[in-house]
Amino acid sequence: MEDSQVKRVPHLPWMRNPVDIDLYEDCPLSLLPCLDPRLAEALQKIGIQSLFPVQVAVWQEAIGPGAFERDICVNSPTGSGKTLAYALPIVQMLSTQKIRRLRALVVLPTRDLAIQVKEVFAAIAPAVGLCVGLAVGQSSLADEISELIRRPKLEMCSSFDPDDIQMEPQTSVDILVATPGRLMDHINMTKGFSLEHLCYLVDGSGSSFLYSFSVPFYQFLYL
Ligand SMILES: Nc1ncnc2c1ncn2[C@@H]1O[C@H](COP(=O)(O)OP(=O)(O)OP(=O)(O)O)[C@@H](O)[C@H]1O
Repeated sequence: MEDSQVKRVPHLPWMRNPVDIDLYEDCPLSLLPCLDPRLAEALQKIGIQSLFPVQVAVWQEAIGPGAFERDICVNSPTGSGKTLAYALPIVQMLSTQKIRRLRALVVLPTRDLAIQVKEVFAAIAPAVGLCVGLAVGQSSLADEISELIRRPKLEMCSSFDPDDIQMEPQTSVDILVATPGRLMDHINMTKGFSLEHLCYLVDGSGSSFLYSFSVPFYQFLYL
């Protein structure tokens, strides 16, 4: 076949310069640049003293000068620690901005996987004041809505802080771990559920999710 007939596969610029994870080694938490001490403490509480190579590599791409200016695609063996590799930098990045809106969304193909990943976020996010939610099938939609959505406060607030006088329902979590079907239910039906403040999207569901869904996400990780 002639060159002109070969179908060219488009490559995004960030795919042209892959980072070889094999060049990285475990790194003790005390040597990890810029790690928030509250997160180091939370990690130690769950028995983590150092980061695995994939976690160090993603940390270096995500934190520091030029942090998160491009999408990151992580490809590493099962059990190598990918969950914490994206959870830790996302939590640290979100902790620097103090607004309670849904700013990170992790989409996973199964309920079990989503529960597992939510536990990883839940082990570190509260240490920096962030709230994590779960949206998965086979559970009550009403219960989920009451956990994910803050209702308007009707009583007068003594502080007169406009942020305290909330008129519309809003998401009450900073990070949401979801399966695609239940996520679409919330997008289509839950009053106050909004992705307009989203900064980080982790797609661990395979490419089908992103192709089926078009929102101006400006950053996402694709596992
Ligand atoms: N830095 C670390 N130190 C010690 N244990 C860790 C560390 N990071 C992750 N683990 C543990 O390693 C195991 C595998 O991690 P994880 O599930 O994130 O891997 P994964 O690459 O996402 O796997 P999969 O591809 O199957 O989803 C988990 O039990 C996790 O608690």
